[in-house]
Amino acid sequence: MKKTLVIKVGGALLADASLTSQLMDTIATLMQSTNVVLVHGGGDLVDEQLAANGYSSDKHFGLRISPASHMPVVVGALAGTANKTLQAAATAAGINNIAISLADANLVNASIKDPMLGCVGEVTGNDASLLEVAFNKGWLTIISSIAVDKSGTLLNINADQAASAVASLVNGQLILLSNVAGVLGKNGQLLDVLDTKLANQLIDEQVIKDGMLVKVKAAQQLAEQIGSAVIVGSWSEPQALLKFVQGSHFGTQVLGDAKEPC
Ligand SMILES: Nc1ncnc2c1ncn2[C@@H]1O[C@H](COP(=O)(O)OP(=O)(O)O)[C@@H](O)[C@H]1O
Ligand SMILES: CC(=O)N[C@@H](CCC(=O)OP(=O)(O)O)C(=O)O
Repeated sequence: MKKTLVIKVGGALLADASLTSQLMDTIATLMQSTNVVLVHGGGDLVDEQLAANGYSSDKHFGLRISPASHMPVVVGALAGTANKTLQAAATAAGINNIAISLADANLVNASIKDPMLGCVGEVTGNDASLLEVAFNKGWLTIISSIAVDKSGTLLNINADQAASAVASLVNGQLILLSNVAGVLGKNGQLLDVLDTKLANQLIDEQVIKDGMLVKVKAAQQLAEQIGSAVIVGSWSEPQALLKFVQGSHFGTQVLGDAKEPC
């Protein structure tokens, strides 16, 4: 059976057409031997488009507070511009694809996380059927982090949390690509491995914060659940992913809690 990779890209990548194109060429090569799902954010684009519409937004521990009045802009940026820009790049790289959101095909169950954050949700994997069709067809599925809850409310989901739920659904290897080489320690050094003890310490010391705090927590939760490491690495050299699947070290391996044998 083919291995499945769930690759998540952060928003800043989208501003760089050349890197996006290199990423898609790399994904095309990966798809010769593995199933691939691409989950994306677009935080920078959301910032830009909210500002262009006269809104300012705040984050609470890395999560964007999203009042209902902001949602048309947030949905447009993530499920619209970001999603379709990546779809265009995939198509240009010769990749057959579908570009959807978390709201499609019962992929996830979504609910409001904390009313104080507005229309921000949390998701758990639900139905992988559409992804399985895509794997069988050899399609890349590109997923934006907009979900809909049971009452039909559009929700803004942090894209690292979205990617973790999707990876759990398809039992895939999760790779979170960002604008840093991986998780950085106190002196700015790249950490090859981040276990729970070190993560807790660096979170307490606020060395891991903001967007990386959400990323590390989403990675830990999945690593814990599937019993293997989640990778946090850079999108600056997408070709490094080809070496990674052949066994080379890449970025930071985030581990879950080691279970005590019973
Ligand atoms: N310990 C850390 N190591 C690396 N980056 C960190 C750390 N703590 C905070 N950060 C910040 O987290 C950012 C990555 O998170 P985020 O901006 O949400 O990325 P993305 O849009 O790719 O999801 C980095 O650019 C950096 O500013
Ligand atoms: C609730 C929440 O924080 N949603 C994120 C969704 C996009 C995202 O996560 O984008 P990056 O991966 O580029 O950071 C936001 O509005 O920015």
